[in-house]
Amino acid sequence: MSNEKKQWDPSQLRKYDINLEQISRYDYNDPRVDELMSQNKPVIIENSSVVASAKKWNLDYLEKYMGNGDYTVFLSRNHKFKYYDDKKVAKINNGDVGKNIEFTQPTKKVDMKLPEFLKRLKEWKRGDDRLYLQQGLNNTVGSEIVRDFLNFDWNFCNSKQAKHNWGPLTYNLLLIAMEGNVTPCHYDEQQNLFAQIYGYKRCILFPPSQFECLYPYPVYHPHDRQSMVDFDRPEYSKFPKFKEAKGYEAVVGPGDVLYIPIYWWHHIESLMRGGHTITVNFWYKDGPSSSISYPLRDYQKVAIMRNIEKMLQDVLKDPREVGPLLRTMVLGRFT
Ligand SMILES: O=C(O)C(=O)C[C@H](CCCc1ccccc1)C(=O)O
Ligand SMILES: [Zn+2]
Repeated sequence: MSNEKKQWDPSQLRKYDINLEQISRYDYNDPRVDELMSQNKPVIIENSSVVASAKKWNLDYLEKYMGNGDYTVFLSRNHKFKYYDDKKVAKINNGDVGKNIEFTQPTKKVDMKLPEFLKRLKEWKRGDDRLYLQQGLNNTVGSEIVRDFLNFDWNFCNSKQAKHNWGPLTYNLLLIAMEGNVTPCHYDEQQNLFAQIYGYKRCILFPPSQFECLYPYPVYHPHDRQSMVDFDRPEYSKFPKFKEAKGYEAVVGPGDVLYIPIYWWHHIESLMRGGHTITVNFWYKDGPSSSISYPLRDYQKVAIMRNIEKMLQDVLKDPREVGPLLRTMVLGRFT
């Protein structure tokens, strides 16, 4: 029994009816970390110094040193912050994808100065919009934050990038969430070192092979890459295979780095009654796949399905014709 005080309690986790297994945790120099990463499997990397220079980051420090730039903040009427692609919203609004498709944005995206964000966080009360700051770290931040950023353990990150043949680093997203905020289940087309800095987040991951259980929105949809299943109220009649989903979960705290492999589904929640959370992620493009080897990996099949959907959408224009055409092509012929 570890003698340090328990940092969180299971009652702070939202209850879902999902079969879950724990994600392994290893010290940063344990060889099993690279073993799992090379198999594109998730792992929690403990005691690394990836974001050790940000250990001192708290809201006061950030307010003092984050500079006077505008930050992207999402507002939500509920605890869920479902991501949507602005470009795809525009395509729907200018009728590019058929006539009567309308989309209502589930969250509002606003620009906010950090002091205003922190003020609204502190004064938040039930019934108010929830807030979630999600901002790529850039050169508008103050020099102290730049120094902390430059003092991230880039040797560690670069060594993982090289060893696992990842492409270039594209983004470091700074995430400041309210307690209880949820980013619903989705996948990204990037490798991800998810570095937890302050507070605790519960992460539920599913492998790309569970595509059939998680029912992603069509690729043309603004919620492309997100699951259509509402984990709070799953509609099993519409999404029967969700019952068969088998996930992997972990609660990450300060200093933990979760490797979220490319194309792996992930649902992320800031623990209820756990205070605000601060995370910095490291998104890397996938590396140049040297040569196609068989059998194809599950994530490669997801990429193939995405390409087929895009092509059909381009030629058919109306998304309502894609389903019928695919059914005509498959039913009775490829079953
Ligand atoms: O690091 C990741 O990949 C996460 O999903 C972290 C997640 C917020 C990400 C929001 C988002 C989702 C899709 C596209 C762009 C931005 C969280 O921690 O709440
Ligand atoms: Zn993500």
